[in-house]
Amino acid sequence: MEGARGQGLWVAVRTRPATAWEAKQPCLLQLDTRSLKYLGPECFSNVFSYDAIFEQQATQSQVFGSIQGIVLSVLQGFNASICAYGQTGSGKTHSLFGDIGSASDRGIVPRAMAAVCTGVSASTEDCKFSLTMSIVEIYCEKIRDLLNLGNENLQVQQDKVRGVSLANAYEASISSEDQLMSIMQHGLSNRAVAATAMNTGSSRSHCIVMLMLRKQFPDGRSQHSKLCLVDLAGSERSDKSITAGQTLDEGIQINKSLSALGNVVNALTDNRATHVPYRDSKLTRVLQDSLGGNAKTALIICCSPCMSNAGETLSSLRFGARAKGIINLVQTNACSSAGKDAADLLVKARRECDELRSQVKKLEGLQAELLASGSAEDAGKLAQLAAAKAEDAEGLGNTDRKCCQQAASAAQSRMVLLSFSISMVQMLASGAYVWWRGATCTQ
Ligand SMILES: Nc1ncnc2c1ncn2[C@@H]1O[C@H](COP(=O)(O)OP(=O)(O)OP(=O)(O)O)[C@@H](O)[C@H]1O
Repeated sequence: MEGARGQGLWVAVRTRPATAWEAKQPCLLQLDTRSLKYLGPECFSNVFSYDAIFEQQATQSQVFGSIQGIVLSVLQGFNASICAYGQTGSGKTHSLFGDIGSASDRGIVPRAMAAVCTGVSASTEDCKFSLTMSIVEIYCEKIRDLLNLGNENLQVQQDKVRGVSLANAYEASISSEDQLMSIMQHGLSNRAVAATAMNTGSSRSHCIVMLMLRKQFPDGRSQHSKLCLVDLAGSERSDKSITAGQTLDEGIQINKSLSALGNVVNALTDNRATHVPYRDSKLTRVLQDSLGGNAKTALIICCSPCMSNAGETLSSLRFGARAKGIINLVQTNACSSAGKDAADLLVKARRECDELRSQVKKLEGLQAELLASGSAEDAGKLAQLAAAKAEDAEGLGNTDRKCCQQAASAAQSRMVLLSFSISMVQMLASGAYVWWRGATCTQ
């Protein structure tokens, strides 16, 4: 791979403050700047090293400061990923999102978004930037679009230009930081959350916020890069979380996908492994660029500092230590030609058009049913909805046409340039031939 550089995952540990009840217990971890000593049972080799350690009082700004470089590398055309891992209630959601509306308590995601927006507006590069955002959650092995709740089972796809992406995921265009924050808040409000004994606001899904950046250069080429921010659901023991029914099923699915993640990390760090089981879960498919792929990746291991969580903390510390051994082949994403880019856009717009058409069909069917059952008011509302969807479809059709026209005119100017260069080369060649003939005849 040209220009690819092996780079290990950047792994940090963050401990959350102890609750009043936990504070009465003996301390579980003895922290240093880049290593920690685990003081609990069941561990013979009890010192772990990481790239950074954040103690209980560490601020959100300090945590973000340490990964800002990775975040900003998307502006240079790299893919970047930040993941938070840890048992339920260990501070993953706090670290990633925090209090979004507060300047001091907001977490990595809002800070990263703001930093990218600022970087785009301050850039002096001769190119046009466009930013889009998707927010999805992996809930019970289905990828749900949190910006378009009708999309309940998104499929993972992979191509050379965009790497891993989600087919048909809604991509909101971003024109300002404020707009970005309100779209993000809207998406997150749709996330599956439930109260368990371990955490009153426990996330029941893996949440992935993706910021896609496209740079369009004056010569028609473009470059895509992506920032992927992942709040993993926490591993949990059903006896401790005291879950039953739906929350218990969710817990089982969460543990299943986390164990698939563990298997991928093990395979990537085992020299004898011949196969990496990315396909065993949706989570590992989505994280393929981030683990063993071409992204710059940071992993934040969140843990409880208390003895009552010793087993879970030890397991998280071991996961982080193992993940530190993963080497990604980091490189900037290739630039695509104007034609290829337009073709990709066209395929995407067509797919969205098909999706909207099928939604319109469904709504029309419902409208007919309601009309037949006599609920005229509801039918009227549905008719309005169907008309709005049809308008959307029409809008996408126009985008479709526009993309084609842009691609055609770009291709035309390239043709003109090419034929001009060919005639120049022909002229030079015939001039050279005449000169050579003259020279050989006089000899
Ligand atoms: N560093 C921290 N400083 C202050 N409060 C924190 C910190 N980390 C976590 N908390 C608090 O601890 C509680 C649990 O944290 P959080 O919801 O982030 O856990 P989680 O790991 O995301 O859990 P789950 O996997 O169940 O969603 C929350 O009330 C959160 O505000």
